Amino acid sequence: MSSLSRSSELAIDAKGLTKKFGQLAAVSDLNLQVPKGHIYGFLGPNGCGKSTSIRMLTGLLTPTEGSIQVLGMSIPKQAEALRLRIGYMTQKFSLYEDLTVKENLEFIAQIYCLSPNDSHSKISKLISTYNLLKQQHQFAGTLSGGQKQRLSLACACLNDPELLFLDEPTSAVDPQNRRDFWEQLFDLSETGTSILVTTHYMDEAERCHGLAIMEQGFIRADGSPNDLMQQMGANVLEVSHSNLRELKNSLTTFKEIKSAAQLGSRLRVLVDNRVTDPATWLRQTMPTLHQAEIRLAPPNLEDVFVTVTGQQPSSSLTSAEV
Ligand SMILES: Nc1ncnc2c1ncn2[C@@H]1O[C@H](COP(=O)(O)OP(=O)(O)OP(=O)(O)O)[C@@H](O)[C@H]1O
Repeated sequence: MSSLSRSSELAIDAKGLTKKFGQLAAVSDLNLQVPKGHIYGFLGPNGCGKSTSIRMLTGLLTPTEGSIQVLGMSIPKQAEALRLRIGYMTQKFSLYEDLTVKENLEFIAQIYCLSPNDSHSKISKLISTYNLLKQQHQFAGTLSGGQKQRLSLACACLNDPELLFLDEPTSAVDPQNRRDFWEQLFDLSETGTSILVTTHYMDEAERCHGLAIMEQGFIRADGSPNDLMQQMGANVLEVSHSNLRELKNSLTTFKEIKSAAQLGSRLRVLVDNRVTDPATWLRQTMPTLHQAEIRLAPPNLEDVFVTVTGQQPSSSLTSAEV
């Protein structure tokens, strides 16, 4: 495929993006290709550079180095024109708290210079799609977290964006709202909208078509969730034992063990995949495990995170119920 036709299939094509704030490199040499119609996730802990990356891609921040093409436009040079074709949902939801739900939408419609007819029909449709009919005359400042989130998404969709940037859209809402929100994202993706979403949650990342695991400004790994799990270079064992804390401490001294983390009454152990039969190897290496129950388990994204960053996820980076 020629590079021209390939680039026209990409919603985002960024190369070598770096952003420095004084001595701090918030983002370092980020390369990102997001195909049109995909939901792409940035997964990483607080401060790893997710929002800074989004702000560069939307043209709000000028990169220190690197080049950006978004929807075929050169950013930040063509940022003004890009704004009409994207939606951006910021972490703090950016609503006008003293305006009602409907007034918030009407105000954004005016910014996009929609005609009164167009504005009226789009707002009615969005209020219904995002289940805000009962709250349409309520001040945005009095809405619940989930209602604010739905209104923010509705606002971001008013101009029928080809590409949506969503910065931690689910951090303030409960599991049911998170689940419903992801259903809405899949509906948008189905109609061809490309989506870049940042998240702290492993299980949300697992729903993306593609994702990048970020740490300290770097992409440590990227690909589809399945590919990342298949290629992580470790096999996963779950071990049941009476003294898991002691076992964990002993196991992590072996170079073949990439990590050991307690999960209730089991220990989840990542063994370098150069070890051909990890369960037998473990029994032979640790005689106390001779009789223990050891089973091979399928990998998950948390395991990928551990193997690429060498760290257990922090409490802000968890598998929450979606
Ligand atoms: N305008 C700025 N001036 C100085 N430092 C900044 C600025 N914006 C971001 N940073 C720093 O850059 C780093 C990356 O911040 P960023 O907001 O991109 O992280 P993040 O991954 O989005 O974090 P969070 O999940 O907490 O939102 C942080 O150390 C932050 O303090």
